[in-house]
Amino acid sequence: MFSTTLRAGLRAASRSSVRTMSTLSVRAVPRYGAALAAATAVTAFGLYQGAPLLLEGKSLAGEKGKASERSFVMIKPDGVSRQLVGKIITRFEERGYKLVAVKSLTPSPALAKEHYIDLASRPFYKGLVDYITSGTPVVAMVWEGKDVIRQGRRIVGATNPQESDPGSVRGQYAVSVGRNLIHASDSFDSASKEIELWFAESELAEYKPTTWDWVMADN
Ligand SMILES: Nc1ncnc2c1ncn2[C@@H]1O[C@H](COP(=O)(O)OP(=O)(O)OP(=O)(O)O)[C@@H](O)[C@H]1O
Repeated sequence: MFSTTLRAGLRAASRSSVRTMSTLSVRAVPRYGAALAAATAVTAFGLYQGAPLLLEGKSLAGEKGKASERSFVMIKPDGVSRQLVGKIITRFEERGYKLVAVKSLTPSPALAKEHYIDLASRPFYKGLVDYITSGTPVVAMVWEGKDVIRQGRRIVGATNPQESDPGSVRGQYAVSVGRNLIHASDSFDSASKEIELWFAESELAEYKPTTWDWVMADN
């Protein structure tokens, strides 16, 4: 299971291979610093059960159902190698979502294994981890906006590209389930865990795009 200390350790393990395109947070002091410290202390006593951190009703995935909702999206090595990064980012940007973090890295085996831990018993698990850690980098991102978790999955398309909507990323660019280009969180709990696994809170930028109010308004 994901624990706070494990997540920090896995991020550190991959840090040496992180490239220089990370966004930088403008916050000098983490908003949840004290609470995170408390959560870490709880972990030390073995009381943390692996549930996403919910601080003041929020997690690193923002607020479910609100404009602050966040999803973890990763362009896999085939997407990078096929030079589809720009096209994929454009889809999220043009929909109106906000890029709050982005970095290119080759994940460590430990990070890849933890990310796909729910699939550990599946026959393709080892091949999946080997592929994600092969050396061609991934592009890890956090996107923010209303319903971004569910809409992100729609933009990405069904797991098997042969079943994906033709207008989705996988449906337009992929044909094989083992090379389906991209990952996106499939639930709020997954988004909370994955964002914390791949990013430090200090890497998540806070800003307001000029189009934000026009895109996110309800009236
Ligand atoms: N039968 C399979 N053979 C090979 N690889 C597979 C197979 N099923 C899934 N995978 C790989 O494992 C990944 C994770 O599978 P999962 O069932 O979680 O689907 P997903 O949530 O759509 O994918 P992802 O987690 O990458 O977004 C898939 O995206 C794919 O790369």
